Amino acid sequence: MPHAPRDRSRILELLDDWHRAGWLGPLEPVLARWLAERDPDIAPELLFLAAITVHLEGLGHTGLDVPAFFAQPLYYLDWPEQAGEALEEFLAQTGSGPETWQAALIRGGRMLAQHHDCSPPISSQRGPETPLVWDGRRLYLRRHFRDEWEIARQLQSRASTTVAYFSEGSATLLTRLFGPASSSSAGDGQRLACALAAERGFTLITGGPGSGKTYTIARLLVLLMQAAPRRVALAAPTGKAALRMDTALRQSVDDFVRRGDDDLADLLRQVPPAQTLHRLLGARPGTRRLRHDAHRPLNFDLLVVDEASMIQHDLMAALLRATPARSQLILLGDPDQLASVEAGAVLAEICRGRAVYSPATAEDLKRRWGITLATDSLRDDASALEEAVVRLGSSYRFDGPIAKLATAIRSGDAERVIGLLAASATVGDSALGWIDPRAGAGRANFLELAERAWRSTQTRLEPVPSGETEHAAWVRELLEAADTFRILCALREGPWGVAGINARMTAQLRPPGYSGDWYPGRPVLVRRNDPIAGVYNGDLGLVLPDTQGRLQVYFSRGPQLAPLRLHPRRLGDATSAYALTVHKAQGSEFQRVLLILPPEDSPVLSRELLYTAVTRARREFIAVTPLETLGRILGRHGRRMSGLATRLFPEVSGH
Ligand SMILES: Nc1ncnc2c1ncn2[C@@H]1O[C@H](COP(=O)(O)OP(=O)(O)OP(=O)(O)O)[C@@H](O)[C@H]1O
Repeated sequence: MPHAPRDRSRILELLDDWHRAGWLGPLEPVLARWLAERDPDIAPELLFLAAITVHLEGLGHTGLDVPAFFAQPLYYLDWPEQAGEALEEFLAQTGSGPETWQAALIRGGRMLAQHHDCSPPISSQRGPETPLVWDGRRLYLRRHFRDEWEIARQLQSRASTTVAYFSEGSATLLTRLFGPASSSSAGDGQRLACALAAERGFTLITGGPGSGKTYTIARLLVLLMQAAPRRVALAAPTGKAALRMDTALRQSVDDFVRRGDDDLADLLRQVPPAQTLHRLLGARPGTRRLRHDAHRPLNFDLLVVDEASMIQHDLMAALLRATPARSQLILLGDPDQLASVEAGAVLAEICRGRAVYSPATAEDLKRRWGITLATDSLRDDASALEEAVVRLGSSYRFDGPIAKLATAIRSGDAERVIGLLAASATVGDSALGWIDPRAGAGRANFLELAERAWRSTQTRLEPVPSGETEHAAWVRELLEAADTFRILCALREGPWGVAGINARMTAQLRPPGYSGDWYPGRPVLVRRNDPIAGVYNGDLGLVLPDTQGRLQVYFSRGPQLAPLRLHPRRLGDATSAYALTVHKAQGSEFQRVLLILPPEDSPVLSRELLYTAVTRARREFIAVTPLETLGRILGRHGRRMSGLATRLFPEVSGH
């Protein structure tokens, strides 16, 4: 153990030790050594801080907030007890408070650039680019700083840009879509979202599941398409989310037709199907490069992206770079859901502004759209970006026990969450269930339950229809059935993780006469982007025989298109998908969900994970977990360090 952080070689040794113990990854000591080699005068403290910054990046943080981190390092690191003790011992031995670390950062050196507050992005500065950036409070890896700066600049400028498409008939059409504004109906938030988004360069519409985000977008699209024809693109981070968006929009077309509003249905029919964000941006297999960027921008007037909570920091920056300033960008999402696996929680950061409007905006909404805002939401200093975030409150799809559970999780109310689950076990409430995996037959029980549920989705595997039309209908039916149930796991590896559960399901459910991975009825998860084949990382397919009896993988492509069919060889490293991680299930919904949490604590167990898992279920949710761990899980939430909210909302103190 070093006696002072001044000792560079001791710091490097310590990082090696911590890597060997499994507390740090391989990159942390490698980066520290690389920095030390390139700058012989580098402050030893900086080597330590750089290693911690890389480590925290792996946990989703886009920068190291130095004061916040040193106030409670173990809260952010979530290390095992022994590692925590070693860290505390190290910090105690160095005898230095946060000031010492800050002093090393202020002193800087050849590896560290200083960019305080609003200084311009590094690429526009003279001189070589440093790998690290210090903004007076946070230490960043350069690319995260640049992306953060870009996201903040772009969102602020887009939110203040007016795209003038308002037509005289727009207010009348808004009334036709939502009824008169004075009725103070539940759709008032949706009406406001449409009015605010109609002319703004950037809008974010947030709300929980079933709050009507897609319903609102369908009506906004009608409003905009009626004012002027425009090129529209719809996208979502996963293929499944894109499909759900299409299905919800199709529902709005049907609603219009049912009401006799054929002209509105026709306008909405002109909107092309949603695609994955990676496809839209032109992802290339095997590289992180995208075809569209600031030099080869997308060519749309309006871009709507659903499930935006899943968009990580660098992808959001790439999306903004590739979207021309004259285009309208609308994001939809639920900030309470899990952020992406990769670093960043952009959607949650954009939602940290106040729900306030300027008196000028209020006056404009009243005059042109007939919408009256509550006076307590008016502030003279409301920023354009604060006004660009619309929150939809009530849920139209979701009520009953699952909704109650989701609300209790979102507010971190452990007592209520435990109460709802515990009551379900005794009352036998069919929408909620709970199994203690440690109790006697607990494990056998939930595995049996999972097997039974999967078998029931696969009852029609035989006989395989030989006629083309019957076969096509059979494929659709089985794809739909396979989507009714899913096992979700918090972990990837181990007996409680996706790998263990999938192995077990395969052993139980593979039909006799088959060996290996390819057999009828196997649900599969695509692991890489293959734009030529038309499948993307996260897509879910089902293995079924074609009319000739050859095994193929079928993928649903929504109500309008026939399912996609691919030969198994084409998919390469696809895995079984009886069980998915909660992360992979984001953007999908199932009638029934069985969530498996490990009995031991793990840093991945968080309030957001639980909320995301519960809100995947439409009819039935069963949790496999010891109830007493739920309090700890709910207490772990929303702690991704980033400077984005501060940059986005400088007028709001306390970020
Ligand atoms: N104002 C409204 N009046 C009547 N029905 C509505 C209204 N808003 C939404 N709905 C209905 O509520 C259901 C959920 O709406 P929608 O799919 O738009 O929610 P969402 O927020 O996009 O949900 P998710 O995040 O789960 O995709 C749909 O059936 C929709 O038709």
